[in-house]
Amino acid sequence: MNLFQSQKVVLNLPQADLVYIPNFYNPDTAQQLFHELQNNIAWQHDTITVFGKTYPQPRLTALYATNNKSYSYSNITMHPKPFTPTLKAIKTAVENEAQTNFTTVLLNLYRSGSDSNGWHADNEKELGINPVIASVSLGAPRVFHFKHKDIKTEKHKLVLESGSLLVMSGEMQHYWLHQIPKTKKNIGARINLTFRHIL
Ligand SMILES: O=C(O)CCC(=O)C(=O)O
Ligand SMILES: [Fe+2]
Repeated sequence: MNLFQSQKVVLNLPQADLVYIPNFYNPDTAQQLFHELQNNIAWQHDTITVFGKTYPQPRLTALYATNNKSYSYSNITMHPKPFTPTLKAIKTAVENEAQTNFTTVLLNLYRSGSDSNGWHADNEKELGINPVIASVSLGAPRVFHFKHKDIKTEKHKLVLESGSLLVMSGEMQHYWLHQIPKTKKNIGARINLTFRHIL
């Protein structure tokens, strides 16, 4: 194993704890997981309502959980399916690394560079105060933007590579916003899994 590649990057930011592990999965495993999830997850295409207007969401999503608690954001309420063996294996690996337990995974499928995820914080009340959110990326690398809500100079980006794990914790969801912008680059699909604890 290449030790350098599997090194953790700890980002020191005001009011946020961010850890990035580029090689959480090796490239072969990441590709295998990507294909398995692309083919076997119950992907849905929801409509969101923003300021009274409805739009198709610019990506596909799915929700799986160990309980039956639904998750609501942007006027969408998602009802979970039970964890599959593959999702459970990923959850256990992520829990060991993040040293916390998760109940739920929200999956995003960005079909191409025109799919995206707009500026938001994962601050729904069912996540509790200072949630730990662990995010696995598979497939095409995408840029992750994050910016502080009040400190205008705190604006950063990070390329989330296939097989990587990003752990957001501390006060990040209160003080920061994040997004996956569209890109004009001709890139393939990406799957993201965000593990959460729903109270
Ligand atoms: O796709 C990503 O890396 C981010 C996903 C995200 O922020 C979310 O689902 O809340
Ligand atoms: Fe998010």
